[in-house]
Amino acid sequence: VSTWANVPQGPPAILGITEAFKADSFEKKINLGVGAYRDDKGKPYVLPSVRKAEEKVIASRLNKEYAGITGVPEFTKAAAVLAYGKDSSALDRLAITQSISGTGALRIGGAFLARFYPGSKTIYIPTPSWANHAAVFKDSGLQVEKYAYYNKDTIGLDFEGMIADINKAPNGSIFLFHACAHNPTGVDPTQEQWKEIEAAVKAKGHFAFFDMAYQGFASGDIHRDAFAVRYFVERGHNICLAQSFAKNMGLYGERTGAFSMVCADAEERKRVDSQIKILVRPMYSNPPIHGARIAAEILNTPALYDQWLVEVKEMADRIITMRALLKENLEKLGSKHDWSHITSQIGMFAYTGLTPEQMDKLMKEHSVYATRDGRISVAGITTDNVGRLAEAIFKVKG
Ligand SMILES: Cc1ncc(COP(=O)(O)O)c(CN[C@@H](CCC(=O)O)C(=O)O)c1O
Repeated sequence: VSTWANVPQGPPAILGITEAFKADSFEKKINLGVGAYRDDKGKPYVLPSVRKAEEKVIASRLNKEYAGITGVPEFTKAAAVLAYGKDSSALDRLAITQSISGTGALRIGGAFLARFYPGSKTIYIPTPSWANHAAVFKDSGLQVEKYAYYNKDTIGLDFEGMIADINKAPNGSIFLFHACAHNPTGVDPTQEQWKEIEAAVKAKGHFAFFDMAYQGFASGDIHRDAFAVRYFVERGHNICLAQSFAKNMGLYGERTGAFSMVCADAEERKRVDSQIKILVRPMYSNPPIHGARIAAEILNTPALYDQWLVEVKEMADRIITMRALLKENLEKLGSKHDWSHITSQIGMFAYTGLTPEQMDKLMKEHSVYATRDGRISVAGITTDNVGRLAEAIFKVKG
């Protein structure tokens, strides 16, 4: 019998939607599945600042030697400043390593917590959360629990439920928070609500793990999108943070990210840093250098940094415009539903509130592809397809 006779067939991953989309021959098909930015022609977008930075990197004819275990230092230093702010008290007590994008940062964090967290090796993630969070943390050796987050009646934040679950969890629990642009709902706490969340977390002695996969891409403002992260640090929480440059720099396939831990002081930072290296070495030894060099070039060259800020705001603004257009078109069609959540939500995704059956109909009858939870990637909407999308949604939901 074959060695792998006992390997079971697994369910399709999130990226399965794209396969179904590709197989559809209808020329006006619409892909709202994967969370990757598209321009108004529906094409992948390489930021001009990234192209420019890449040309500079190539022109400098650097060698291809291994990076250190924690990656390209010019990248990680600049990624820390981007996330925490240049005046943050965290910067001189921060253990930071480059990671295989956001997923890799979450995985290093999960592994570190599983090995060293003094409390229960359980992490609470929002309901719903990014489809991959539970698997990343389970495979890291943590037990995964959920906290209330989404209110399906209001298609908004279940703030009371979230606070109640923070208060209910055993003292010193690990909580995962999406720093901005919650995936899949697009629903974020307000800054006032973040302050109440912080107070509840502090009162319970919980540990905060932030996943910031969309800094700058959510509101178009890198400082605004980092509010929760910076507020928790200001309030004395020694958080850990996963950063991704997949979306805000469009470095998806370059796999550029960072994982950082705010430590008590420089001495603790040294100990933590040594253990992060011990974790990473047998995981993948050292990270890819090209994307990190591009990101470092942008973050460390004032003119490129300013150009990047403009471009990331343009991406955010296009998403915000598509949200408004979709809502407008639905209302023009005579839909009587309240679609205000489409424009009040933020970031790559809109949680439409459509049922799985309605999402199936969108796919089967209208060639509109998106995940069955009702999440649509707003980046897939264009001025050309927004009218047809609104008609399709109107037909399946009224
Ligand atoms: C909240 C969140 N954290 C981390 C990641 C991981 O991104 P990296 O590419 O590893 O930096 C994503 C990407 N989620 C998108 C992209 C496709 C995917 O990997 O699922 C999505 O949900 O469509 C995310 O939405």
